[in-house]
Parts: sequence; C-alpha cells; structure tokens
Amino acid sequence: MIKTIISDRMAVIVQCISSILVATVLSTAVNWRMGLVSWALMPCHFVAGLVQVRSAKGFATDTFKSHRNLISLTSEAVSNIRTVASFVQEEEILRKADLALQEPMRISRIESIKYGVVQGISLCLWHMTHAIALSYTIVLLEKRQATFKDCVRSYQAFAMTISSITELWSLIPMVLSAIAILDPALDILDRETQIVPDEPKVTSEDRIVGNVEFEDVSFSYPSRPEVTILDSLSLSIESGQRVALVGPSGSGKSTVLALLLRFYDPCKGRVLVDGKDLRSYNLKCLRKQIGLVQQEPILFNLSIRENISYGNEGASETEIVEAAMEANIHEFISSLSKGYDTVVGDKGSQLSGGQKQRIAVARTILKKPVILLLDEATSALDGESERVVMDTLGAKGWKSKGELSSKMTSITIAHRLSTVTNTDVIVVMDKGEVVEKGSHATLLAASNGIYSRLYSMQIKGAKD
Ligand SMILES: Nc1ncnc2c1ncn2[C@@H]1O[C@H](COP(=O)(O)OP(=O)(O)OP(=O)(O)O)[C@@H](O)[C@H]1O
Repeated sequence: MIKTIISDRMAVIVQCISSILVATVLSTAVNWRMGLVSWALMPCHFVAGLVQVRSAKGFATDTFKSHRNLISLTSEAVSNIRTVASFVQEEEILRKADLALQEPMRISRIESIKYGVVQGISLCLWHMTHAIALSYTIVLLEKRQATFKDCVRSYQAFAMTISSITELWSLIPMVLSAIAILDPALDILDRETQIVPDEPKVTSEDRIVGNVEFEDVSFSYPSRPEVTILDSLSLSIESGQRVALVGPSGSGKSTVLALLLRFYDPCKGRVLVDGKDLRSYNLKCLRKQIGLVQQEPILFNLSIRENISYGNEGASETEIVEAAMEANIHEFISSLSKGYDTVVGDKGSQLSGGQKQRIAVARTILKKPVILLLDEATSALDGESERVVMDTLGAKGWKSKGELSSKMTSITIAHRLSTVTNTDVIVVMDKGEVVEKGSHATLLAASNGIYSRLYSMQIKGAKD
C-alpha cells in the first residue's frame, strides 16, 4: 500500500494540486470577478474535505488496530501448528479468529455509515459551490460585466478545480491507511538501543582471553523492574575454565548469560571480561568472541552448509566439515542424498531436535569463540552423543592475543546433571544467588547441599 501511494497516487496528488492552481489562475485571468468567486469558494471545498478526512482517519486507524489482533493470532497459530494440533485447538483458534473479526466488522459497519453520511454532506457542499458560481455567472451576464464566452470559459476553469479537489480528497483515506501501516513500522525502526549509545571504537584491547567476573551484580528485567532476578551475584571464572550453572528453574541461570552477552546492563555491580567492564568494549567485537548455543537453536530455511557457516561466510568446506565432525553430526549429514546441500526447512523443521542442536553447536565451533555459552544446548541429545560433543567442546582452544589458550572458557547450563559432572567448577544458583560452588566430587560430599540432593534425585529417577 505504501508503494502504491508513493509510486502511483503521489503522481495523481501532484496532478490534482497543479490543476487546482492552474484552473484558479486561468479563471481569474479570463474574468477577475469570477476568479475572486473561485478563490472565495475554495475554503468551502477544503472544509468539506477536512470533515471527510477526519472521519476517514478514524476509519483507517481503528480497523488496522483490530486487524492486528487477528494477524498476530493467525501467525502465532501457523508458526506453532504442531502445538495447536496436538492440543486439538484448531476449532478454538477459528473461534478466536471469528471473535477477532467481529470488532473490525462492527467498526467497519459504523464507520462506513458515518463515512457515507459525511461524504454525502461534503458532496452537497461542493454542488452548492457550483450553484453559487453559476448563479454569479448569470448575475455577471445580466449586469453585462462579462461576455457569455468569458463566463463559460471562466466557469469551466472553475469547475475543473472542483473535480480535482474531489479526486484529491478521495485519495486521502488511502494515504491515511498507508500512514497507519507506516506508523508502527517506523516506531520499531526508530527505536534506539539503550545498550550502546556511544559505542567505543575497536581496539587491540578488545581481543579477549576469557576471564569472566560478575562483581556484586543485581539485575531486574526492564519489563518487571519490581522483581529482583539476580541479587548481589558475585562469580569469578578463569580463562579456560569449564563452568556449569545448575539450579532450580527460574533461578536466573540464563539471565547470567544474557548479561555476559550484554543483552542487558546490570542495575547494580559490574560484569567484567579480562578485568574490563563490558561497557568499555566494542559490543560487536565482544559478541564475535562469544559463542552462544541455546536449547531451541535457530536454524534458517537454508542448506545445512549455509546454516553451519552462518556468520562465518568465508569458512572453507574443510572447516565446515571439521566443525560438523566435532559436533558429531557429519555422519548424519553424509547419509542424506544431498549431503551438506540439504535444505533444513522453515526453522529447521525437517530435522530432529538433537540434529538441530548439533548443527547449532557446529556453527558455534566454526565461530571459534573465546567464551562458549551453552544454555541447555545438548538437552535433546542422547547420553552418548552428548558425551562426544561435550568432550570435544571441553578440549577446544583457540588462538587469542597471539597465543594459543589451553582451552576456551565455557559456561554450561544444564538441568541434566550428568552433562556437567566433568566440568571444572559447578555453580549452584537459587533465587538469583550463588548458593554452592565447587567440583562435582566436593559438592556431592556435602550431603545436605542442594546439588547433592538434586543429583541423588536424578540418579534415583534414572534407576526407577
Ligand atoms: N525477558 C524477561 N522479562 C521479564 N522477566 C524475565 C525475562 N526473562 C526471564 N525472566 C524471569 O527471570 C527469572 C529468571 O529467568 P532465567 O531464564 O534466567 O532462569 P533460568 O534459571 O535460566 O530458568 P530455566 O532453568 O527454567 O531456563 C524468571 O523468573 C523469569 O520469569
């Protein structure tokens, strides 16, 4: 609609405006008295048009808002079609869609009637101006203040302005609909990030080694500022260390990763990498050195090769295959008839959860991050595959600051504790605080601890 307005309608709008100007000047040039009448009647046209526009504006905006509910319902239902089908919610979605359409229909009915009445009134006003102009032409003729020829010419020129004004106003509702569509889009485009108002330039200092420190960090999400998620959390991780974050759901584990990636800034305290506050780093440069694999990996409707090399477009075929081997997915890819050229479908829908996770791990391995963040990244893998992937990741090390770091720093979040028994340090979180910290053996030895309780429960569950 915006394209139509800009490319087609704009030309008509310019044409109308120039016709109005030319016709009024022409009418004045032929007979100045008639010209003055044209000018005098012009405000009537505009008042009529203004009334129309005001009614049209409400019409366009309200229906757009009500349709937005329907659009969000439909797109959500389509993208989550399996969940909808498994809960047999098709009828319910249709019912909700029907309900969502009631409001636009009601508004449309009322507004159409209102719009029709207003349109009628303004047309009546325009015809009245015709009548006034014609009556005045007769007066001029009777008083012999103009010849019949000039009266006809001048009146015809005046009549041209009316048709142009009518056409101009009839385009206004369409322009307003386009603005109603454009407004929310521009709102999003104009949003400024609060994270990097003044991004520092990239310096050699921005190359990191991978020491991480949370210094007395407190945090609440901007959408729920009254709920404290992290409460004076302090945590120190050395370069190359493999750390696991465990604890009850909602204890703030993923939030720790979000702060490290600087998706948010802490409300209190500091997050430091190599002793330097995250806020002093060039954000893009910092994020390039941190790899994140999430539980629900985001794959694109592209080939497996393109999905693995996403963000590393320059990677060679050998590097891609190596990454796939390390993520324990090469064998599966090779078994496909199109191999690495297989397209994975929308959001990777043609792959299993574990295959998607391994492709996401391969993508991150290819990125060669200095710090690796795994948020339930291997939860969909069977025990054997998970062990292979975790062992590969645990042994990884990249060149940083000109030296080969022994291992990359990794922070792993896992609910399945068997995933993290081999890590150097296990940090147990509860209600946004670190409540226990140590190796698997140390934490298990404290028989009253949360970790040992969680672990025995999982072992018992597995045996049962
Ligand atoms: N974007 C957000 N806005 C508001 N609150 C949020 C947001 N994301 C998470 N939370 C809240 O923050 C708290 C901590 O969430 P977080 O995801 O860090 O926990 P978690 O320990 O990783 O949980 P899980 O193990 O279930 O993934 C939760 O109570 C959650 O409801």
